[in-house]
Amino acid sequence: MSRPCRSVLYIPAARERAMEKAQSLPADAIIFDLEDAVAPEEKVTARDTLGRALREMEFGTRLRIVRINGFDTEWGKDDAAALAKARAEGVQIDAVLLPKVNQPEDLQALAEVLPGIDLWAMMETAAGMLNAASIASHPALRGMVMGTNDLAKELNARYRADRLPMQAGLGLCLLAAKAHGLTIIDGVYNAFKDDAGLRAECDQGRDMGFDGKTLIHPAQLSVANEAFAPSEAEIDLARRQIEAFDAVLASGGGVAVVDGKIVENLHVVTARATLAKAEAIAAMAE
Ligand SMILES: CC(C)(COP(=O)(O)OP(=O)(O)OC[C@H]1O[C@@H](n2cnc3c(N)ncnc32)[C@H](O)[C@@H]1OP(=O)(O)O)[C@@H](O)C(=O)NCCC(=O)NCCSC(=O)C[C@H](O)C(=O)O
Ligand SMILES: [Mg+2]
Repeated sequence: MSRPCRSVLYIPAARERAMEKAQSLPADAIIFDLEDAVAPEEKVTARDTLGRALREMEFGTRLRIVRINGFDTEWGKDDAAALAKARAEGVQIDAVLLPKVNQPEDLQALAEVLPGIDLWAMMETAAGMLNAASIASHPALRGMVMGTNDLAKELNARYRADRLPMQAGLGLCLLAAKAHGLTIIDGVYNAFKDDAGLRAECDQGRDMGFDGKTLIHPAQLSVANEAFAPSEAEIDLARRQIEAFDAVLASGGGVAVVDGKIVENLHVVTARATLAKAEAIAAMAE
């Protein structure tokens, strides 16, 4: 099972204080952002500030992902070169996130500058949605992140609580990610003081199969961590399904019934994954 990624917090790389704070925040992963959260006039100093933070700060088990600027901007190639240099010095960078990926060739261009590193792709353009399957098949790709703000902008879509305009894109990327065994993280919820709205959107994302949610503020962490973790009821059900199925198998049968619903081998696979995820989350908290 891939590591839990319930909460993936963006931190603008220009904000040293926010990066310091992240060392003790309960985020499963951090995206150190050199792209949209950094103003053009701050791009170069933000790259240096991030370099110092990655060298000097301690982020524990949190996955360290760096979002660089696109290669079609004046900063992208220098961002990638700075990361290549840091890695050569032994600095831990778990993945590089490329924005606005339209096609697998965009990832290939980055892979050639940073060979051997895990790549993640921002899925946030109409072309990216249509090419999701071929993007997902890039051999260095490990994760996809939905960029629902850019996607809404490109589609000229309205923001709606049910995210109806987003469903086609979310679904295409989910299918592509799952077909290739990638982690896939849902987009941000912009109203960072609205916990109830965030919870509803997390629940929708979890129902669809997303592994976690990208977040923009520390106050959103606990909501996402809870929504994307197996609940007590799910853990209890998983245990009972496994127990009932084992008993049926021992008596020569192949289908158990729990709470009035059938349990077959495929449900047991899901039940075991639920327990494994709960254990992985517990281990990270130790
Ligand atoms: C939204 C914010 C601008 C709010 O910032 P601020 O006014 O400073 O918030 P607070 O005063 O409430 O902050 C309280 C403390 O928390 C720290 N803090 C704030 N944000 C973060 C963070 N993201 N990570 C870590 N720590 C954070 C503050 O430093 C305060 O700490 P202390 O000093 O101890 O009191 C701000 O939250 C922010 O900038 N958020 C990130 C915005 C961002 O990254 N945007 C880009 C990603 S979204 C996107 O691009 C998605 C995608 O591409 C798409 O297209 O959809
Ligand atoms: Mg974006």
